[in-house]
Amino acid sequence: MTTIRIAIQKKGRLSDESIKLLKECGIKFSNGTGKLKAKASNFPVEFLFLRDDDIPGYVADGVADLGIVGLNEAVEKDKNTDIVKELGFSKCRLSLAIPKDKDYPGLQYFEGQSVATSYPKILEDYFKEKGINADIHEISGSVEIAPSIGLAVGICDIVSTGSTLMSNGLKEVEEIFYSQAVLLGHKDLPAEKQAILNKLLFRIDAVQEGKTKKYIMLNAPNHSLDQIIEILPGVKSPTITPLKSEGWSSVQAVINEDDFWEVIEGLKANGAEGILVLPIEKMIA
Ligand SMILES: Nc1ncnc2c1ncn2[C@@H]1O[C@H](COP(=O)(O)OP(=O)(O)OP(=O)(O)O)[C@@H](O)[C@H]1O
Ligand SMILES: O=P(O)(O)OC[C@H]1O[C@H](OP(=O)(O)OP(=O)(O)O)[C@H](O)[C@@H]1O
Ligand SMILES: [Mg+2]
Repeated sequence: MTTIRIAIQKKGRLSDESIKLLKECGIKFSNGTGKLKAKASNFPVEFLFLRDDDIPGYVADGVADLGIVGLNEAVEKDKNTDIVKELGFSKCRLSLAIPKDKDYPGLQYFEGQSVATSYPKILEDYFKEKGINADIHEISGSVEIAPSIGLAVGICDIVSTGSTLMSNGLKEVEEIFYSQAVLLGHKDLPAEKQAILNKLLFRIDAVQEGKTKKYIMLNAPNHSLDQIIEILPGVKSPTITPLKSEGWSSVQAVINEDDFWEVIEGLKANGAEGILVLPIEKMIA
């Protein structure tokens, strides 16, 4: 039977969320044993647990059919792979940062200067596009230390909350690249593997869709049902059932997480009571 191989990060910022997503897709596998390979018991997939740096290359070579990495790593490694899907977690950016007591006149700050980074390709492309000639110094980790030891006048590294920069006396001056975890795919997968990938994508879509929605139940006075239905578009339209108490109905609908507070305020303003909001585990349109 055909199986696909998916490479995920063994240990690091992507590991927990990658495993969680695959488990939410109903795939059962063991990951806590220190093993570098695992077969799923209920889906035709084998997992490889690797350093994230190696994943784009393995997917390009076909050692793995799919891989989960940060877009930053995929673009930096510049291997011949497809970005099959954005996964919405491990969101971060690559930024240029300099010592916080230095004036920043703009990108010319870096002209002819040395900049330390673990992402030389992304930074080189950025500087090229902006017409800056800088000396890019590649280091593989603890990049934030470079200015304080005289290695570089600035750095380009991953930023999320900014607390690592701050605790190293640096300030962010340019955001140059936005990243999140992506599902990488080998180019031209054979049809049987593509069919398994399609099945996986269907499940990922259902999990992702569920996360952007909430299920809402409430009691509404019949005289304001029209206004309440207007506020609750639902998947097709809200479900309405009469309550035993005269003049009241129970209303159930799906709402977008983004509109959540506006919807609740509108419902309350129209006399809704007993509002219950539930998470949706999966949603199939
Ligand atoms: N602070 C952060 N917030 C959000 N996402 C992050 C953060 N730091 C890193 N990431 C994302 O997670 C990816 C993996 O980060 P991690 O620090 O685990 O990598 P690593 O040290 O290179 O791991 P490995 O040992 O596998 O090589 C990064 O390439 C980036 O896409
Ligand atoms: O803006 P922040 O929220 O501080 O996040 C940014 C930091 O997060 C990552 O390191 P991580 O914490 O994964 O440690 P690492 O040195 O092992 O990569 C990244 O390399 C930055 O140093
Ligand atoms: Mg790495």
